[in-house]
Amino acid sequence: MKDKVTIHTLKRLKQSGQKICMVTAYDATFARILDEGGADVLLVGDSLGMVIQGQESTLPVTMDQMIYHSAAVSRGAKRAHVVGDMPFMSYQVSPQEAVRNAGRLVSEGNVGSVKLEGGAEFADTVRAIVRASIPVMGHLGLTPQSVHKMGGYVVQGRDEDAARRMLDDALALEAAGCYALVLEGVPLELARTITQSLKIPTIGIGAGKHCDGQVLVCYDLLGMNPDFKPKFVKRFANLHGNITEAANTYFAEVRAGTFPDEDHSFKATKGIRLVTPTPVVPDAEGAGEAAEKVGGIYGAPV
Ligand SMILES: Nc1nc(=O)c2c([nH]1)NC[C@@H]1CN(c3ccc(C(=O)N[C@@H](CCC(=O)O)C(=O)O)cc3)CN21
Ligand SMILES: CC(C)C(=O)C(=O)O
Ligand SMILES: [Mg+2]
Repeated sequence: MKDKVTIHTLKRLKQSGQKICMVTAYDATFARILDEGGADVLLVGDSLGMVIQGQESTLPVTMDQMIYHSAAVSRGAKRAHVVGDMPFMSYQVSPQEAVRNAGRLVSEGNVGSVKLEGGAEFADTVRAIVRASIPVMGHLGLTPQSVHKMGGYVVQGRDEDAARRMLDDALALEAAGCYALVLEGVPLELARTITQSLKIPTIGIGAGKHCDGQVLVCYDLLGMNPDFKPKFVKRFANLHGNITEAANTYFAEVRAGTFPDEDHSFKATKGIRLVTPTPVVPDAEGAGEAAEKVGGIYGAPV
């Protein structure tokens, strides 16, 4: 096993000008593949509400669901640092509740840190979680848990006032103890300014090339959903096409009776004589007994 990535590794990557590679994962199989593929950070995103559950937003996702997926991803990740998203309403009510829930993600989900959405208004919450020795990643810009406040998934910080506020939020989160910051749906000029103003690394999604790292939803970069193509998504594969083709071939072979062939079937022990049981017409209640009287499907050894 290669050395595990920690929050200190990520800070060093920023200092040495090397990009941080982050991607979402929701299960152990994807986690293992993406970890071995070189991910520095695996994010168990609350985007799972949309890509796993088929919900229209991330808002219905619960703590128990985040823990379930985090535990699976953590088992698959050998080298990558695993971050768990704090779901909607798990940290907004009070810093106390936030600490309790962040603690559950660590102790039950086995994540190395947690991520929460919001700016200076969550500085106290970040401080409280960090005080409990749980590292916190911030998340600014297009924050999907605020979809109703934003009026949709709209790029944030486009005008000067909003940009200044976001920079202040970024500085407040750094001062509160965040070890890194996701910038989502932010003009690249603003992302550059924030990145240059912080000692902690920024990780962009729809925030341009100047961030210290990048993150994408794994299903997006793998091209699994032909109906979801916002501007920031690049498809590095066409798994939708590959899966469709594989499934179609499988179904065609099943229908043609060419799968399974001998290579994909088991043989009984040599010398076994197989007999087709005499059919018994079972009455409604006696069905179980009748089946027993027929005996096994194997005859006596020859
Ligand atoms: N599969 C997936 N990928 C994501 O990146 C993602 C999720 N799900 N679910 C949670 C949020 C929702 N996200 C979204 C969803 C839609 C747009 C979108 O339609 N964006 C417009 C920008 C509109 C503007 O100019 O303001 C676009 O065309 O990119 C952006 C982010 C990002 N997150
Ligand atoms: C897109 C990333 C940053 C995220 O928060 C998620 O996947 O939930
Ligand atoms: Mg999220």
